[in-house]
Amino acid sequence: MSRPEPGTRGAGRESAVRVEDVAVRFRSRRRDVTALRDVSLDVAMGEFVAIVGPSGCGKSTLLKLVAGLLKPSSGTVRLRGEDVAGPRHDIGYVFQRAALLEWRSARRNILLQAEMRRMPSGRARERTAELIAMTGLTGFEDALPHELSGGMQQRVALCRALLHEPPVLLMDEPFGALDALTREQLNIEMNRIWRETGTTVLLVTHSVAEAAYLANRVVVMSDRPGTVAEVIDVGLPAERDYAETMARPEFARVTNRVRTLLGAGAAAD
Ligand SMILES: Nc1ncnc2c1ncn2[C@@H]1O[C@H](COP(=O)(O)OP(=O)(O)OP(=O)(O)O)[C@@H](O)[C@H]1O
Repeated sequence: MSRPEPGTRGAGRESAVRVEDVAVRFRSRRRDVTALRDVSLDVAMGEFVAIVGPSGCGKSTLLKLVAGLLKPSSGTVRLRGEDVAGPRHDIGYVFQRAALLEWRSARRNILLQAEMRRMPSGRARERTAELIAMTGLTGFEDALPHELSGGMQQRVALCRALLHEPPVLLMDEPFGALDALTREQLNIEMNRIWRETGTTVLLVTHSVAEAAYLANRVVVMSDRPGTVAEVIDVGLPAERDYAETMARPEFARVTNRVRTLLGAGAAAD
């Protein structure tokens, strides 16, 4: 089946996520923090958007708004055309730490998602098998988390987040704790998984190269209170060979621009 190029489907650009004029203020007795101000962002269905910015500029806060785990102090957040009024079930969330249950096998950690959502067990098992194959975990279905490498644990977390086929996947520094080679491998796999599932992805990362390799657009945020400094179109085809992409002038243009915006030395790589 031919699928439209991810991130380019539909001339009308059906919106997956729309954030308008959002501000988030955290107030406590000890201090008030404005985490985000004047943030607007429109993400199309099937698009891959990476978010980069200095530590503490509100990247995780932005993902939590989209997930409905946090309410904006002002402004609106819409997911697939609906106002986000509480925790949303039509998203997947992957964090820096895989947070797997130590006593459950890889397969049963993935199936946890199905149990929480009361998915029909036949469909859940079928989908788990597909995801295990897609992420290269075949042969490790029955392994416990401590028997898996960090990269494998993160693959399990990714399968768990994708089990219910969420139209929107939120990823908060998912590869930040991995060694450079494993991270590269997972970046390559992530590009393929995004193309195969057609899901919309919002990825928070400190890696400029990861952002430019994976995304259709890179959102660069300014220091706190975080706002959108610039949105950069990556302008590369969806299918990306790793080494070839790194050597392309478009890749250098994007990474140089991000680094300039973040300031010398601000980026991890
Ligand atoms: N629940 C909270 N209560 C009070 N302040 C908070 C809360 N959550 C976040 N903050 C503050 O909001 C700001 C933005 O935090 P956030 O975690 O979104 O930043 P970030 O860009 O994801 O940071 P990093 O890159 O270091 O992970 C920070 O100053 C943080 O201390």
